[in-house]
Amino acid sequence: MAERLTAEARRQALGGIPGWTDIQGRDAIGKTFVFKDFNEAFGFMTRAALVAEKMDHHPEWRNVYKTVEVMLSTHDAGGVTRLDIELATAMNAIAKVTSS
Ligand SMILES: C[C@H](O)[C@H](O)[C@H]1CNC2=NC(N)=NC(=O)C2=N1
Repeated sequence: MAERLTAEARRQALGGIPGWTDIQGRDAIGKTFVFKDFNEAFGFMTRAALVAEKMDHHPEWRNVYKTVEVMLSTHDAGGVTRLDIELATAMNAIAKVTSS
């Protein structure tokens, strides 16, 4: 099972994935993606869902029109692990994020 990242490892990892931040009041990371329209937002969710299923690591997320709010944590570990960082990195790539 994946281990929770140390505060330092987590800070460093977040530095490499633009737009992702700590969630207040919960051991999780999050990001709000805003797309051009619903079609782009749902296309992102579809592609991300396939990656998540392959990883057996699934996002908590919410879509309203062109906005997708994502929260990632590893429930089994009770916090943020490398799996969350991997999925966050994949989501940025899918959304073609190059900077925040
Ligand atoms: C049994 C199954 O592998 C686990 O419940 C997986 C499924 N997807 C998961 N997704 C996330 N985000 N965290 C988990 O701890 C988790 N655990």
